[in-house]
Order: sequence, then C-alpha cells, then structure tokens
Amino acid sequence: MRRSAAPSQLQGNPFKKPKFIPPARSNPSPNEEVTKLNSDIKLSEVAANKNTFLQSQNDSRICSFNLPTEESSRGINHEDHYREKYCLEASAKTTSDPHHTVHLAPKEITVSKGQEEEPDSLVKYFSVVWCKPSKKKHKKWEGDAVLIVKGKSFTLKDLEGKDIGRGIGYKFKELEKIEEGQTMTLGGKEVEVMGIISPDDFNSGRCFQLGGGSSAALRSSQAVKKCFSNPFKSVCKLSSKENRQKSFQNCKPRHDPYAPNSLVMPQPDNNHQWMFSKNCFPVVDVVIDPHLVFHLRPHQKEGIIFLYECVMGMRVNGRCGAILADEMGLGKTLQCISLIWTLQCQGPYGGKPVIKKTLIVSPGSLVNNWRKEFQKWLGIERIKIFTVDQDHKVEEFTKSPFYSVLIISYEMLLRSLDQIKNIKFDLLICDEGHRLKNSTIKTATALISLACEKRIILTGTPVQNDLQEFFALIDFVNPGILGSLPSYRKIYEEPIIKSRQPSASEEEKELGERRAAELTCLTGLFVLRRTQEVINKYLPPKIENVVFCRPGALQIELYRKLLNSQAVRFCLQGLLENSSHLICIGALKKLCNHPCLLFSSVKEKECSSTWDENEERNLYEGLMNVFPADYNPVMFTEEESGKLQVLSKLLAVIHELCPDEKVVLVSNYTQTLNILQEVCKRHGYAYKRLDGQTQISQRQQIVDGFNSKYSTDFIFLLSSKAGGVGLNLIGGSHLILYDIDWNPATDIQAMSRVWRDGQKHPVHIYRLLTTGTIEEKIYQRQISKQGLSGAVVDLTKTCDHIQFSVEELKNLFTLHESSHCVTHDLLDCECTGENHTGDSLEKFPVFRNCQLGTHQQKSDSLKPVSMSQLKQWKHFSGDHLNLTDPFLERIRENVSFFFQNITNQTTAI
Ligand SMILES: Nc1ncnc2c1ncn2[C@@H]1O[C@H](COP(=O)(O)OP(=O)(O)OP(=O)(O)O)[C@@H](O)[C@H]1O
Ligand SMILES: [Mg+2]
Repeated sequence: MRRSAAPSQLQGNPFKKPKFIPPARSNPSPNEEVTKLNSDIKLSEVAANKNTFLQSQNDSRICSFNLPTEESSRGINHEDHYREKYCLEASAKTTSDPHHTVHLAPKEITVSKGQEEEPDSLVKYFSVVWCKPSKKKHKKWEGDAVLIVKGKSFTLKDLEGKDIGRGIGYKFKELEKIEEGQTMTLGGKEVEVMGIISPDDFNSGRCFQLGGGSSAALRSSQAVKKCFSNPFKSVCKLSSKENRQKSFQNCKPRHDPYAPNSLVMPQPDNNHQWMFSKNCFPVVDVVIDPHLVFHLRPHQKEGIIFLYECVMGMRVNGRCGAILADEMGLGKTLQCISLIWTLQCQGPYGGKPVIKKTLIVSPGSLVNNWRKEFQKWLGIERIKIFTVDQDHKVEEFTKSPFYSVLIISYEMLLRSLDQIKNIKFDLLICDEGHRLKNSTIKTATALISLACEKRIILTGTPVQNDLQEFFALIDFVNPGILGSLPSYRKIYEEPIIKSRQPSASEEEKELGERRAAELTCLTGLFVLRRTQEVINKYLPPKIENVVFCRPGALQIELYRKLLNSQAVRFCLQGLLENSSHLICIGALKKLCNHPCLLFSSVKEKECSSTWDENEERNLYEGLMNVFPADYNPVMFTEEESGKLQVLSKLLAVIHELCPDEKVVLVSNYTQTLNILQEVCKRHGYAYKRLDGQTQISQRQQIVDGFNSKYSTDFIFLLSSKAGGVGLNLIGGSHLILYDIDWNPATDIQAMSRVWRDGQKHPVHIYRLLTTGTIEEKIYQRQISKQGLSGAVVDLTKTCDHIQFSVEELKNLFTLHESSHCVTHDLLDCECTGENHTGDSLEKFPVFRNCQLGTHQQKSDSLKPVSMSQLKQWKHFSGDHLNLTDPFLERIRENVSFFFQNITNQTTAI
C-alpha cells in the first residue's frame, strides 16, 4: 500500500528507523556502549534519587557532566568528543532497538476502576500513524500517535500527550497480536503500527518528542537531514587546488596548544565536521588566549569549555544555546568574555573566527560593569566594545566597523529594537537572564524576535523552581527543544506536579520522577550550575553574625499599642480584607527600624484624604499619644531604636579598629536609608549611596569610587532590592544588613556583593534583628522549611505572595518581651547561652552539648542557613562574659543574643 507520509516519517521516526550513528562511531565497542548506558543510568539516578528536579540544579555535580578537570582537559580535548552525549546515545539506543519485544507492564500503569482486569499486567506501547478510516489505497495519514494497549482496552495519545482515542472490550487476541506494519481500525480511527515503544521510553516521555526535542530524536533526525543534504556542495566551491593548499597552510592555531597550561577547546567530532566544516578546512585547535588562562580558576576553564561546546552545537546537535547558572560571584562575566574573545578570533575550521558581533544585554546597573570587566581582563586594545546610553546610540555602533561587542540594558534594548534587529549578531548573552522566565513580557518577546542562534543566559538564580518559567528559559536558548508549551505541560509538567502531591499514588510518583529525570537529562546538557564552594578556597574568611538587638523603650510601647489595635485584632479573627495583614506587618517592620518612620507614616496618613475609610486608621488609632508630645522625627535619636544603637556602636568600632576597611550598609527601604545616611552625617562618616533613584549612568561610577583604594568613603549605603544584583562591592569588607526581607534571596544577593573574588580582607557580615519582634519571625521563616520551599532564591517573590494562616498571623503578631532570643528558644538547644568558653572565637573546635557537630561546618553554598545548621553555629547571650570578638564586645550592651559562624577559618582573621 502506498501512502503519503505522516510527520514522523518525514523526519525519520526514531522508533522505527535504525539508530543514526555518526560516521566516526559506526562500531562502538560493547564496552563503550556499556559505559554510555551506565553514565545515563547514573545521571538519571542522581536526579531520581534526589527525587527532584528542583533540587538537582542546586547540586553542582549534576550538570557538570564529566567536564575535564584542569589537568585532564589537555588530554581529553584531542579525543573524539563524545562524553557529553552519553545520555543521548543511550536513549537513542533504547528507543531504536529493533529487537525489542513486548515488555511486561511496569507497575506504574494504573487500572482504572471498573476496567476488566484480565491479563493486563501486559501493557504495550506502540508508535503509530493514524487517519480517519477510508477505503482509499493512498492513505493520507494525519498524525503520529502513541498507542497504549492494556488487556482489552487501548488509549491513543497524540504527541502532545492528549488522548485522541480510547476503547475497551476489544477481543483480547486482537490487541495481543499487534505487530509492526499492521493496520487496524481502533476507536473510529485507522491506525498503522510503526514500531514498538519500550515502557522506558513511554515513562520517560521520550516517545512523545519526535519533532520537539527528545535527545534521541534530535540527534538522529537532524543529523541525518543535514548530513545527507549535499555533502559535496562545499568542496565544489573551492576555486583551485593551489588556493586551497595555500589557505590550508595558513590554518594554524592562534596560540600554542602544546604550551604548558594551555587551554584547548575540544575538537568537533566527525559528525560536526561533516555538518559544519565549510570548504573542508582542516580542523585547527582553538586555544584560549594564555593571557586569560593565566587568571582563570579551574571552574572557569570548565565553564568556558561548556559554553564553547554549547554554542558550537557540539552538545546537542543543531542547538546552540546555553544557560550558565553559576552561583553569584563565580565570574560568569569572565567566562563569557573569554568565550567571546576566543570565538571572535578563532574557530575549529581552518582557524576561521566563528563570530563577528556579540550582543550583551544586562540590567542597566551592570552595563558599565561589563565594560570594566572587558578592560580588566583584555585591556582596551584587544577588543572594541560599545556601551549604549543616553549619549551613545546604537547607530554609532552600526556605523563604525571597529566595534564587535554591543552592551545594552534591557530597557534600552526595547527602545532601540528596530536598529538592533537590523544588525547581524552572532552571539547573544543575556545577563541576569532569569527575567526572561516569563516569555510574554516585552523584553522576552523582543529578544526572542532576534535572529541570533547562539544564545546564552547568565543567572545566579537556580532556574528550576517553577516548571513553566523553566520552560521559558530553556525555550529561549534552544527554541523548540522541549516541544510546544502544551505538550511540555502534558508530558512533563503535569506528571511531575502530580507526583509531588501528597495524594499521589506510587505509580504517579514513579512516572513523575521518570519524567523529571528525563527532563533534567535533556536540559542538563546545556545548563551548568556550580556552587560557591568552588571558589571558597580563593576567598578570605567570612564571619557571619546574627545579632539580636534589644528594642528601645519607646519601640516596645509602640509595638504593644500596634498589637492591641483593632486592625490587628480583626486580622486575627480573619475579619479584614486580604491585604490588611500586610499593612500591619509593614507598620511593625518600620517600627523595628526606627519609631520615627512610623511617626512619619501616621502623620502622612492623617493628612491624606483616604484616611477616614482606611484600615490604617484602625491600626494607628491612639498611636500618636505614645510618642512624646514634642516628638520630631527629623531629630530622631539612636536610643529610640535598638538596632540603630547597635549599628552606631558597630560603625564606631570598625572605624576605630580597622581604619582601612569599609562598610556596606544595606536596607530595603529608601526611608530607612535616609535615616542611616543621617547617622553617617552626624558622625562625619564619608559615604556613597546607591538606591532605586540613582541614575543608571552614575551607578558604576559610584561603585568604582567606593571600591577605589584611594577613596575616603567609609560607608556604602545600598538598597539591595533596587540595585544590588550583580554589583561588585569588594571595597567593603563589613556588611551590615539593617533589615530583613521575607525572601532570603534578597539578603544573600547583598552578602554576595562583598564576599567574592578580589576581596582582600576577612569579611564580616552582621544581620541585625530586633529581639522578640516580627523580625525574628521573618528570620525564622527564612530558615525554616516553609521558607525554603518554593521561591527560595527568586528575587521577584515578595511578601505579597505569601499566604498566612490565622495561626501564623497570631505568631507574627506576638511580641516576646522576656526572651533573649526566640529563635534560640525554638532550636531545642539545651544550652543557656553560656557556651562560649572564652577561647578565641576563630579557633573553637570544642564540641558542645548543644551542637550537632564541631564549630566549623559546610554551609558555604549561597543557600539560606537552615534551622539545624543554625544550631551548629556558635551562640551565646549578650551578657556572656569573655567575648573575644572585639566588634561584638563593643556592642554587647544592647544585644541580647548572638549567633556566629566562620567560613574559611583556616586563614587568620
Ligand atoms: N579568575 C578570577 N580571578 C580574580 N578575580 C576574578 C576572577 N574571576 C572573576 N573575578 C572577579 O570576581 C568578581 C565577580 O565576578 P562576576 O561579576 O563575573 O560574578 P558573577 O558570576 O557574574 O556574579 P553575579 O551572579 O553576582 O552577577 C568580579 O570582580 C570579577 O572581576
Ligand atoms: Mg554577573
């Protein structure tokens, strides 16, 4: 029977066709195959064992994929480069084995109630094509589908995972005997069986991904298509033999690949050469500029190899995107600069450069940081970069032949999109690219519309917290690799989410885990994340302190008044509108920072026209009577706020004991920053300030000014939410978090500004919390499981997204006046806050009964500390004798409790 082909047949159905084997690997030895399979299994196991697709990205091991170490990279680079494809080839093998017989049904297939239970432990899966029944000889097949046969029933699913046919009560023998090539009518559709699908391929979801992007399908179908298009085309283009010889003679590596410590990129395999080598140029080693290699950390070398392989299409055939999701401060910028500089000057085929122009899009505050980093690592001569701002328009870049790199902010990009679209960029880098996680926002649609194939997203944020956002990022760098959004939802998202519901059956759990593992395996080829641990050894010690400050008398009185307000009482009875608890929380937080902030808010509200109808009236009623009659917020005193008192003393002692060191002072509120700024003025401390209002064009200048060793600044006032992302503030070695955010990511972002590569001094972090108040509760939420699930490190998640039960609100709206530290009370620790024995803090390996381990512990990764980790931190009450830390000693009078942890303790403080 002749017939027109269904989509799968046009592309090459991997479930029917024999596996495509690249020329160089036509006869893999049995051992090699075993290794590959093992590698696949290991990979899946890691993901599955971790039981989570979410967590796996946080594990630096998972996405590293046997990247060569510094020592081994030279050797490995010249071998055929297959290691990264183990996973793919292994999948291809399982799917294409023509000898697959019918498999015993895995237990994950449920038998729905009422269905006949006959020998349907046998579940079989087939790839089929289908059409409406007709008597025509030449069938016009309408689509590919997956046929699932179980006992006397069957289900037909299209490649988006949707059911398109179901039937029950068939003669058992008919369904039992289905074999390849057979046609039959099932549920009103004519179906031809194309091949058998293994339970493994069904459970992993690979069988649905013909065109979309299953690893196996991608490799085979695309490679086949490209390879056999016209293999001789390029050869014929050569003008003459002499010309060819001449140009071949010039094909030399730009740098000596055999020099000691050289960093050589992996050579493309035969398949790649077959597809991409224009004019059959000889393969030349691509060698990273030794000038750069000299500075690179081992993880950065690996990162560059990873990026190179991705953008060259060596990891996933025909796909040139990558996500570099290294934790903050690991030098993603330098890795990209090295890649750009290399590709701009070199290439594997005849040494010809791979790219001409690069577009870097970054948050406005980082545009100049990119320029500086280029200059830092490559000087001003090697590469000409152009940054777009008010005075330097994209046209200038277009007109000048000198520039090869354009750096632009996301905002400017939108404004100049038309001009940008007219430029042919060969490489696109999106810094802090997690903002593209919503593909419908303008910036994302603008960037998606650019023709450039080689795309890199840089982000310090794990990208797998939300499966739809994850899809958007993956689909941006490698469009279509996960299929369409609807099919992704059906095949991956739904089973994965279902498997995580407490009510999930064993089968659902197993299926969800398999799909998650497959997704991790597929995307892990072009997503790389390493954690802070990889650079810890290059960083100075970090002394982290959580400081519980006693509230001032006025603060306590006002706090009580607020808690007794009608607004809070209504909240606790669930009587007020949804957002009213947020107003109460906001007022308590302000009060913790300083009573004068609350005073100003109430005054402002009193004058506002909405005051009468407003719930705030219920909250603020009678509050003014608590303030002294002549209270003037401008004349605020430090004594009125416990934290401000501690801060003031802390600044004084740092100034006195470390005159060469500087302080980064962080708050999330502009009004609080105003108070802190006033404190600086009163004490005569020179300062710089960066917040949401700071002009983008001035930001880098302010940062540079502060970081400069000639700067006289003592303090950098930073609004972390407004401008913290990506900044380098290594000029400061003391960082004080004046207030706490619901989202631990905001604080972690801020901390990472100073404890990063280039920091010369030991870093001291002080997190100030007002004892017994809502600040402690927020902190507890950060470190408890509740805070950790879901939006761990997503900066866009704010308090508004958090749902509170009445119980939780009750807890939030309680003031613990008699406790030294409610957080410690919750730790179930037997100590009385007296455990510090008086030895130097730095050398404190003593095992105390309240500790789970010795003092030093591994919490280096940029994750919020957990309750149990906190318990292992050294801790003591403020009135404990013999505080040997001179900074803590000076502030103890106003402090009820301390927690302290030292990382990288070995180096002397
Ligand atoms: N190999 C290196 N040697 C010395 N300093 C380095 C090295 N690599 C990076 N740095 C410096 O480390 C700092 C952090 O680098 P970078 O800004 O690229 O981090 P990042 O990974 O982009 O972090 P974030 O996610 O916070 O943006 C920069 O000052 C950079 O110059
Ligand atoms: Mg960065």
